[in-house]
Parts: sequence; C-alpha cells; structure tokens
Amino acid sequence: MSLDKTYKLVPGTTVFDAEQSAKGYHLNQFCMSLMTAENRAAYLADERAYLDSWPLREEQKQALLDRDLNAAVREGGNIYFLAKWGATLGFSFQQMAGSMTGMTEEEYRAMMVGGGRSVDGNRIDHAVLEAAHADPTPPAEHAVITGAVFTSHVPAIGAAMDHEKTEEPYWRPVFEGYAFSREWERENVPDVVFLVYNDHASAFDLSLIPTFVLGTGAAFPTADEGYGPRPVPGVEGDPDLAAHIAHSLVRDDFDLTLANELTVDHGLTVPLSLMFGDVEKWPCRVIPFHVNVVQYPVPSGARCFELGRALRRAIESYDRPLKVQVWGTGGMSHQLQGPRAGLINREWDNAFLDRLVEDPADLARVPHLEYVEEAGSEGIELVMWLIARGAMSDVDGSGEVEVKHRFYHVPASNTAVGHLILENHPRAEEPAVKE
Ligand SMILES: O=C(O)c1ccc(O)c(O)c1
Repeated sequence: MSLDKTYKLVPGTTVFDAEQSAKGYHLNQFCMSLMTAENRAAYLADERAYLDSWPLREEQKQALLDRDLNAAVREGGNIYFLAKWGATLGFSFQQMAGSMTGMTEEEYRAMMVGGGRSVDGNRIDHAVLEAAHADPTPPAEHAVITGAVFTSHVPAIGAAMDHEKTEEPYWRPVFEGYAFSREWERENVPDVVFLVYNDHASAFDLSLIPTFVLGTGAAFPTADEGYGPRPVPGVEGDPDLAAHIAHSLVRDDFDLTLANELTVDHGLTVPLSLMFGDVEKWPCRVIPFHVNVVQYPVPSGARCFELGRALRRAIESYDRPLKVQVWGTGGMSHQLQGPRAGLINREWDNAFLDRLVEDPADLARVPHLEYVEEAGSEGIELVMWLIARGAMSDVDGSGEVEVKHRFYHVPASNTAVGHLILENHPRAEEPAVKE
C-alpha cells in the first residue's frame, strides 16, 4: 500500500477516495436519481427493472437487492448517496448503519443509547502502520514530465482551421509559427498532456465558479460555444493518473474541484489543434485543468507557480512509466471589452516570455493589476502559464530546461499570439519528492 493511503488500515472502515468513487460512480448516480418522487415510484414498482436500466455491475445490483450495505460500500457506494436509496425504502441512517455491524436493530440502538461503540479494540494495527513507514518502497518506475508547451488559445484560430483558411495571408504567419511545434510533437509524442486552460462560460456558468478544476473523467466532449461544437476529435482522459494527481495535490493543500463530467471549449481544443494539426484522433490522452480567470478573485501567479511545483511531485510519484507534457494556455496581451479593447503590448509580452524562461520565480510575483494594466483584462490568462513553468525540474534545481521554440505574432483576432516550447531535462532518475 502506498504510504499516503494508510487510511486503508483503519479497521471496519472504507474511506471514500477517488478509487472508490470511480468504482461506485454509476451506483452513486443511481442513488441520486431517487431524489424525485417519480423515480422513487418507478424503483419501488420494479426494483430489478429499474436497476437494469443503469450501467451497474451485477455485484452492485445484488448488493441493493440483498439490502447488503457492506457489499454496496465495498462496491463503491458512499453512505450519503446510499441514504437516498435507504430513504426510498424507508430506512433511517441508524437502521442503515446498524445493518452493517452484524447486530440486530435493537442491539445497535441499545449500543448507541449506551454511549456508542468504543474506539478501544477498533484502532489501526500500529505494528502494520510502523512497518509501512519503515519500508516506504519507492516505485520501480514512474511518470516523467518531458516538456512544457505555452500557447495562446484564440477561438478564431480554431475557426480558421475548421474553415480551411490557414493559407490565407492573414492566417499563414500564425500557422507557420506552429510548423516546428507539430514536427516536435510528432517526434516527442506524449502519453498524456496535462492541459491548463480556462473555460470561457461554456462548462461553467455563474451557478458554479470553482477556482481550480481537475478533469478526472474518461472522456471530455467538445462544448457548443454557440456555433456548434468544433469538428475536432473528442478528448480521452486518464482517470487513473488524474485521480493520483488529485490525491497528491489535495494532500499538498491545493483544494481542487474534481470533474468527472466536463465539456471542453476552445481554451482546450485550439491548443490541441495548433500542436497536433487536423487529425482523426488526438495522439494522446488529455487531463483538462481549468483555472478560473473569468470572475475575480482569480488565483495569483504565485499560487499558480506553486501549484505547478506540486504538480511535478504529483506526476513524478505516479508509478507508471508515462511521458507527460504540461501545457499552459491563454494570453498573451488582449482585451476583449470596453473602450480599451484591442490593447496589445508587444514589449510587455516579450519581457514576459524572457522572464518565463529565465526567472519564473520572480515573474510569479507580478500582481494581477500589472497583467490587467499592461496586458489587458483578458491578458490575465497568462497566470496559467506559470503552472506549466512551475512543473519544470530546473525550478527546484534538479534539472534544466531547454528552449526548443519561441514564437510571437500580432494579431489573431483581438489577440497577440505567444508560443514557447521548453524541454525538461531532469538530472536524476529519482522523482521529485515532498519537501
Ligand atoms: O481575440 C479573440 O477573438 C478572443 C476571443 C475569445 C478568447 O477567449 C480569446 O482568448 C481571444
């Protein structure tokens, strides 16, 4: 067992983590369906038929038909979701909890009235815990970050590709700036891209404004942004690596929102099109990572940079030999609103690129106000580049980065296009470890 999952040693207890959540996804969603009177009536009319209409494993259906909550929990059920099922059948929380203990309802109730179950005799076997700490076997192999890609994600670039305008004089210089990048990607195909972007009021409206969202699902359909979904391949996720990253980042105090279902807009699909071209299928899995830069307060550059550092520890502690690229997207200078719309600041943008390469820790100290004043209201997207930069091994002195490509062009629609590829060359074979 990995040392950070020692909660598995607590006897008689199943901690509901990402692993359990993935196992019980449909079971728990089935439970949620019982939150309407109509669905409860349908369930009670024919339990088997209702269960058969859900993509559940037979073990999950049988657990419910047998009223075996231990089996349901083992199968990934979470008690707060199962409570909806219990309420449908008329069970209280006390009846449900008691049913898992091997006691009769009366015995369990009496135990609770008598002060509840004692923790004595119900603790972890500390000899096993100490043995786990004494021998923290490092994984024989681990994922590596091979590089970082930084690029603007202007929707008009996607439209130019989708409508075959890339050879037009307006667009040709933009796409020429990515010719090297496509070749580089062909020679350095990653297994997974961890793609930092912002959703633009597509998946998230004002009913939910999470700061950081990690896509933990298996697939991410293309969003319809008002002109129909872009005709690009769907995005395949990596739920297992994403769950590992979630676990590691939350343990490093980055309180994420996890999305098992998420549509992805131009912020994510345009960088994929730019880097991989017009393809039938993206050549790798993609883990989307959304950062709120739409409604203030938005995270600082410093917070994004620290998140990138934690992301490297997360990726490099994953025990599979995957090649992972981290992409930071959005920017460069642009302002899409108000009398100052059309603002472009070549000097500031190019200084940003210089500092991103040479001294990212110093660049991370730049306050929001400077981004907005110098790079325009939407130029704030550039804080996301600091996540990808923070994930490079030179940041903590354990490796070096090599600039493979740099490109800058004005304009693409209202925006300055900036692009950088950094290869990551960690010195040691050892993965980054927690400080
Ligand atoms: O320049 C533009 O047209 C434009 C529009 C929307 C965006 O999200 C963006 O980054 C640029």
